[in-house]
Amino acid sequence: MSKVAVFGAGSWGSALAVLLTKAGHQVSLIGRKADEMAQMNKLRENVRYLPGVVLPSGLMPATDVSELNADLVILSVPSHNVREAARQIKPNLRPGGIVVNTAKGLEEGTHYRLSEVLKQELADQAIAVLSGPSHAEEVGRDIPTTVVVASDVDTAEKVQDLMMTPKFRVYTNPDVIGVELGGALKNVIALCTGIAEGLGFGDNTKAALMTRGLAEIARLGVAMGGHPLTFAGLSGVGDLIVTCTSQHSRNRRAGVALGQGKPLDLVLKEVGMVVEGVRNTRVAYELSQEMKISMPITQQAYKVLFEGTDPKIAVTDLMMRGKRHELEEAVEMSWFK
Ligand SMILES: NC(=O)C1=CN([C@@H]2O[C@H](COP(=O)(O)OP(=O)(O)OC[C@H]3O[C@@H](n4cnc5c(N)ncnc54)[C@H](O)[C@@H]3O)[C@@H](O)[C@H]2O)C=CC1
Ligand SMILES: O=C(CO)COP(=O)(O)O
Repeated sequence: MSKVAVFGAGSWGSALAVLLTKAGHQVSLIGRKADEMAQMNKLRENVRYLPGVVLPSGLMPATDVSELNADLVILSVPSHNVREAARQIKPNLRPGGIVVNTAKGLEEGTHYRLSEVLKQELADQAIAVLSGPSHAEEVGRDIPTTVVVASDVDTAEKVQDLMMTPKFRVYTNPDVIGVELGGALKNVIALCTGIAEGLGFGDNTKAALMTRGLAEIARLGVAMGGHPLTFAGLSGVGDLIVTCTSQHSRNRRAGVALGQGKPLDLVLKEVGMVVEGVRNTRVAYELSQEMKISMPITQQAYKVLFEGTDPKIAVTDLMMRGKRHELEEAVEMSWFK
């Protein structure tokens, strides 16, 4: 049995705390609001973020940061809170410990990957990244799930050993860049598939966005140093499929409401949990401009979200782009290497 601390008591942190408790570890789920954590302890349920999932008796809801002195620390806050959270947890971490980031995004303004942010803030910790197709609502209910953990081989294998269960299969991958970018950029495409659904389009449109979305995710990802084949793995196409199609996806749901014509601020309020795709669109768009990478879907998402472009016009613009060769383009970006 190891001591594990999960920092961030939203839907993903809660589901991972449930999973790790069932895996036989001593788990503290650390949230910032004392009243919410006390209620969670009393009801044995995270009513707001993970309703209907029983918190097993060994799981300890807490606010006490001394619980962060653990063998493994899982960081489960939205990407825009990762730097602040790293600063909060730093004084209580065990020297030489492992911190696993589970947020899927990039830092706004700096464009850093989140593992880069964590390395800057927590220099004496081994940093790993957990990603892949894994909705909290299903992990919390023991639905078979596969994920990938990216880090140096030793750290990734330690995390794999600690997290793997018969219901939660963990792969390792040394390509931290590819794994992180797949996880962050699929949120943009999930928003777009939601928008298409909200506009009343069908499965053909969704498949088009997913396939061409993956091409542009991989294009940016490879240019930033990711391995092309990582984008064909769990954190690439795997997470893209689940986020673009699942009833649970907040990004997809937000997209549907946008496609139906609701304003962004209302949509975000209605979803009530983090919709990473909004911030991720801005960062991905800025990166594509800076690095001169063609990302037409991301560009249209940016226009819809931040420049008031009508989503119908955005779709027409995508359909009317210049002609392309599918295979030549794929070979050019080393997809098949
Ligand atoms: N929900 C899911 O199924 C999955 C979510 N993720 C990723 O995990 C990250 C977190 O997502 P969710 O848990 O779903 O978000 P959420 O919106 O359900 O919860 C976020 C939680 O973080 C807490 N938080 C924010 N800043 C904090 C801070 N400085 N200190 C302590 N707590 C803080 C909030 O109070 C809230 O409880 C996102 O990047 C998301 O993309 C990844 C895989 C699955
Ligand atoms: O990353 C996720 C599933 O793998 C969660 O996606 P959403 O944030 O869209 O719910």
